[in-house]
Amino acid sequence: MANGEKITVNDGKLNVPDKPVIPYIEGDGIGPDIWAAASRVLDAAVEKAYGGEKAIEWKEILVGGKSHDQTGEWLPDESLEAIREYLIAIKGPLTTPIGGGIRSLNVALRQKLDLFTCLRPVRHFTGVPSPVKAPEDVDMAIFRENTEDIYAGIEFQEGTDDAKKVIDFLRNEMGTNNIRFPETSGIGVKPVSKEGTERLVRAAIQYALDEGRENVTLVHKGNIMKFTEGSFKEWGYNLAETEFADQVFTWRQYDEIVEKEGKEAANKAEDEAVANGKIVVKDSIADIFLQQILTRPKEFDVVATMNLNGDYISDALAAQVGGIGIAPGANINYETGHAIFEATHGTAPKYAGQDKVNPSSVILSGELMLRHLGWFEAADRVLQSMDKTIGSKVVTYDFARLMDGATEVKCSEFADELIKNL
Ligand SMILES: NC(=O)C1=CN([C@@H]2O[C@H](COP(=O)(O)OP(=O)(O)OC[C@H]3O[C@@H](n4cnc5c(N)ncnc54)[C@H](OP(=O)(O)O)[C@@H]3O)[C@@H](O)[C@H]2O)C=CC1
Ligand SMILES: O=C(O)CCC(=O)C(=O)O
Ligand SMILES: [Mg+2]
Repeated sequence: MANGEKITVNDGKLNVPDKPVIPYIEGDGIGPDIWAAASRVLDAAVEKAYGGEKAIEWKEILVGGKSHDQTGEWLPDESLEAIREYLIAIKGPLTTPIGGGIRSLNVALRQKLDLFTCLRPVRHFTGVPSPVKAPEDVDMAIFRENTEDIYAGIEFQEGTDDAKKVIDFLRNEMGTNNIRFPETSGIGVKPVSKEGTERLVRAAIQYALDEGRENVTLVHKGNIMKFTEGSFKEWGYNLAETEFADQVFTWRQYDEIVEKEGKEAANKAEDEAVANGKIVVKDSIADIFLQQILTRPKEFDVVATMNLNGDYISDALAAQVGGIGIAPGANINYETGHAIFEATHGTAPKYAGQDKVNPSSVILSGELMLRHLGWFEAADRVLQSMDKTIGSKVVTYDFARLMDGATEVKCSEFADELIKNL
């Protein structure tokens, strides 16, 4: 930590010193393997881009299994404080037991630091094997709400006094008469707020404007969950039409024109808006959306959605461009500047310690981080090297099993090859 300095934020703009201190969490399961590979590639890219003028001072912070072994705590306050202090961090995956045990540490980090956006860009790298015919048509950025929805963790286990109390309240005081098996139900609560929706949709539209994208799709299941997912859609449209009035055209406006002046007038208004560089804000119900990202992915650029939909959509879209081994992400609070970069996948326990899996997701999360810091030359080098390495068919097991003529290498060897090609 000898020369490192803190990244700071002023009016939402990051000030990044040449030697920023960046906390990292190694992660559980495959975490140590992929982090070792990724940090070497990121360091080499920075060195190559800036010839030693810039460098990252990595600072390890403990969360998860390693933390529990060493400190007895899963998520020490000290680690949270370090991220608060240094603003930007990167992490490997952390294990969450199913059923009982600790709740997700990944979700806890996002909630405690109020990292309200989970940004997951999904694009195809030439040569990456895919189950679809035209994976290159997929180029989307998912904005997944990260702090509410059923991830708030408000759940009451079947058979407990708490569950009984909530069920009695719903039946006796709220007039709910459609809990099919009241004696044996667990109960979950799904909070979705106006503020939470607005800040997420605002970030998604701003991203579309900044990145020159053509549309933002609000994905919801509002036909069934009217006052959570349905409200998400309405609040999203309201925000688009008020805060971005001159920059967007919405499908709700389209429908209003159809009602008053007919379809031809509405089509003309949309064509004019697009010709004038306006972004189209539309919506899609989650089930048909999952079909359309397969059948006509070209129609979707930026996707704004709630937490659970975003979780499912992330893995589904990752599959279309080669799988979860190459799916990066970032958890960001655009207001405070705090961000944690992380892969979309989990700890893949069956591969832990085998130096086998694909480190690309965490490397590309690092690439996103470099771009976020404004270190574009280093970020570009990572992307170019990824293209070149995969193009030469030197890949880890996950791609090798789907590619003809591939050379299968270990996780660490893939990193060596990337460094050679930087
Ligand atoms: N943000 C986070 O930290 C996340 C944590 N988790 C947690 O991770 C744990 C395991 O979850 P699980 O549902 O098994 O999902 P995982 O994402 O950990 O693994 C599922 C499968 O995805 C493939 N995979 C995952 N990572 C890679 C990689 N780097 N390279 C190549 N293939 C990969 C493997 O497929 P194959 O077997 O076909 O080779 C693996 O068996 C759970 O505790 C879960 O809660 C889950 C998601 C995110
Ligand atoms: O926290 C977990 O265990 C799962 C998280 C997850 O699936 C995700 O972030 O996409
Ligand atoms: Mg997930």
